[in-house]
Amino acid sequence: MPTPIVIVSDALPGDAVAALEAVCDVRRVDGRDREALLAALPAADALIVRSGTRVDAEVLEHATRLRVVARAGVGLDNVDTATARALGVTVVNTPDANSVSVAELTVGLVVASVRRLTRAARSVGAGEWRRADFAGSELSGRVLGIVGFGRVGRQVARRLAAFDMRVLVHDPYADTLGDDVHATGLDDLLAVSDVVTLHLPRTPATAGLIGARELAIMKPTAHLVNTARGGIVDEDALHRALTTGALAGAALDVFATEPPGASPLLALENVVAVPHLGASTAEAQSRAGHEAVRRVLAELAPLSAPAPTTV
Ligand SMILES: NC(=O)C1=CN([C@@H]2O[C@H](COP(=O)(O)OP(=O)(O)OC[C@H]3O[C@@H](n4cnc5c(N)ncnc54)[C@H](O)[C@@H]3O)[C@@H](O)[C@H]2O)C=CC1
Ligand SMILES: O=C(O)CCC(=O)C(=O)O
Repeated sequence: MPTPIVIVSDALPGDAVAALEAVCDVRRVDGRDREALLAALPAADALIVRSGTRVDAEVLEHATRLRVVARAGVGLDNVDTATARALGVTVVNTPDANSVSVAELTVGLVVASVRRLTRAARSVGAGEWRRADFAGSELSGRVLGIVGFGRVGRQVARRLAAFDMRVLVHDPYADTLGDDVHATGLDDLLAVSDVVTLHLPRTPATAGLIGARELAIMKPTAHLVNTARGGIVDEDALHRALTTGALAGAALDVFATEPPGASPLLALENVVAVPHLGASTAEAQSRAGHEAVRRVLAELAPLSAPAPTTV
């Protein structure tokens, strides 16, 4: 029986890859090197990616033996799930692996934005001591608006409620909310929140959800945090809001294009930008890597199972 071939095209923890190597022929390819990826795919029974590999129709059509694409992580916006379905390729992800890490980063970004931490740190690093220039505001007693109340949104709510923030939520699909969390429409949430944080997927329906109109509704003293996906926020409109005093600050883990190149947002004093670090903890990567491997092996099991005996 042939050993299944698994392409790993983004970084996975070594012990998760070792577990896979024990039973599969594992081939590492850089998912950003399109040519190498396309060349490797015809032999593949499975493909494991994070967010660095774009699994579009061309990729799927090259992978004529492919049974499963595993996304070690949550967002499936880099996988053409409709084409996969049409070609009979199963797509799996690891929905619970990194929620806590993303929520913890979100709390860090909220604090960094309202307390101007990155600007203050840069200033001290440059030998300055400008205490009066970096006054911020407390979170206690302020309103937190969470857009998208799934796994990450709920973890963020628990953590920032402990800062004594009042929590509002907008999620048209969430059935249960919990105590001390109040549901509201998007415009109402934007109008009253001191911090708005996004925790919804990027889909055709949510692309550009936070545009010029929505930013204009927000308080000029408010901060916007995005650890969900670039493209949910209109970056040109955000730049305008931040440079005209319509919005106090923004903290961004994700960008419409990654890396964001020379995005003018990066040069703004009132922007805290980090390079898509939400899931970049040892714990989240280990959970996501092992869960992705477990799910791939479950999908490939029929390939390596002994042939049924006939009587
Ligand atoms: N920065 C990072 O490294 C990471 C980012 N993410 C992003 O965070 C997103 C959320 O992750 P999870 O909470 O695990 O997903 P989830 O699926 O548990 O929750 C998403 C929530 O968004 C809601 N939603 C969908 N459309 C909406 C809309 N138009 N308005 C308001 N709410 C809407 C859904 O009802 C759901 O409750 C992921 O889709 C992914 O893009 C996830 C993990 C790591
Ligand atoms: O896997 C990654 O590279 C980032 C994590 C992420 O964005 C996700 O899990 O949706």
